[in-house]
Amino acid sequence: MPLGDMRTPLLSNSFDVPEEPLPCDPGNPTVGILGSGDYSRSLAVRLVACGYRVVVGSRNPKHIAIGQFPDGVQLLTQREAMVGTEKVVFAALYPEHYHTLVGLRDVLAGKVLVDVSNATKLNSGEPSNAERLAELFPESRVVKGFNVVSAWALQTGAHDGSRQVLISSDYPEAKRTVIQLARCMSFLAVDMGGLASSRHIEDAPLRLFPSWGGPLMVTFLLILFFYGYNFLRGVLMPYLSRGQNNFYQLPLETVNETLPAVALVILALVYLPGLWAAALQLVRGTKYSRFPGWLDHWMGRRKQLGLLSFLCAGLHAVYSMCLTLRKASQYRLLDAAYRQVKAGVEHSWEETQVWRSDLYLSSGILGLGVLTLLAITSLPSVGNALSWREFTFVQTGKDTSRLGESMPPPSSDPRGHSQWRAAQGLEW
Ligand SMILES: NC(=O)C1=CN([C@@H]2O[C@H](COP(=O)(O)OP(=O)(O)OC[C@H]3O[C@@H](n4cnc5c(N)ncnc54)[C@H](OP(=O)(O)O)[C@@H]3O)[C@@H](O)[C@H]2O)C=CC1
Ligand SMILES: [Fe+3]
Repeated sequence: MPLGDMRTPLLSNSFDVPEEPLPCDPGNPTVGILGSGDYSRSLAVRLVACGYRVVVGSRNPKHIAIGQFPDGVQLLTQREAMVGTEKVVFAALYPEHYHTLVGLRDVLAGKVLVDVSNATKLNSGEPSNAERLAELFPESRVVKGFNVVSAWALQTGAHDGSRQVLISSDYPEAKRTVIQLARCMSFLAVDMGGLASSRHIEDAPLRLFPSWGGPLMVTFLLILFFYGYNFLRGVLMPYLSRGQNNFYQLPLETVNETLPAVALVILALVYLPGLWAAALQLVRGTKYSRFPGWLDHWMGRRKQLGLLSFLCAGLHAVYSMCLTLRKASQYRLLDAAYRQVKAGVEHSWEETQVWRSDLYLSSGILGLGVLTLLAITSLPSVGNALSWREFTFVQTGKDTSRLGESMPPPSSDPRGHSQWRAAQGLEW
């Protein structure tokens, strides 16, 4: 993924896919599926809906309940089904059962064998399921794909959830066939290269927010630091020096003082790497040299940092609005009113204070508004709806076309992109 670039697709080499599925040829070849479980059923439903004829190969075809598969799907023994399949076969069973299929080598020879299985362990370092399947069937053309799509998403026709399927194979022609099939099924096929990348593809569904770990850790440490500082300054020190009991402030006021500080520091962390990158380019006298890895990594986390800053700022706004609802505020107001009555002051209006608080609140609300705009446009689904010129204008305030600047280079090198973006501006 081009680091630091939220508008480029999640993965490289994505094929352009029209919104509507391509009209599938009614004379499509028959697709075979080995296994009659959940995934097999969902695949069959989707393939039939897309105009394909489907044969399912089961160990016990007679035991498959009526109505489990859509009308028109043939339920046969594994061998019969493979004989009836012209080109593409999905292996919809668990990898530990692949060895039971070796008897079908002769009928699978020359066919495209699609491995849809998932890994059970992340970064195991062992050969992928697809690589093991390719070893078992050297005469078949093994393609990895569809494992990132759940059986449920397959059945609902990719209208909900992710539409991306990652596909890899050492056989370009076989890969093209499966990519075309995925397109007919309304999925966004992404060519991930050779079968070696199937390890990465199998790991993909196991990853939990891979790009959020660093930004979340930074936010957590900042919260810890500022909360500790505010606790020392506003609660512990007054207690130790004057015996003043401010411990009631811990759940609300101290948190509310912590949040804006964290939000501002994180926001600075969003823009800082862009400045450093620009400075580095100036020092080097060229924008075509590579950034150090850590800077590239940091630039690639700007969106996450920006969204976390927005979260803290939003929470600060909500906390601030709730401050007056507290019992503590009500008691303080009553005390102030009582003191005022005792002092005989009728009118306590202080023009400077009134202006100060109104201006303060107004800037806070406007700041939050701008941050909201940045956060919303940084979301890929929203950003993709904007033209490049609109996106850059919202994020940087610069009109790129007026300045004679161009679109990002169509570079397959992720670093090339972040280089370019650093030179263009300071967006998330
Ligand atoms: N379910 C999901 O959402 C997803 C599943 N996948 C992958 O799809 C594959 C199938 O998953 P799923 O359909 O959910 O699993 P199921 O357990 O529902 O189905 C597995 C099928 O494998 C067949 N099979 C063939 N040989 C054997 C054997 N020796 N022992 C046991 N079963 C055998 C069986 O069909 P029969 O009895 O007819 O031979 C069985 O129905 C897995 O590799 C999984 O990782 C990937 C993404 C999502
Ligand atoms: Fe504030």
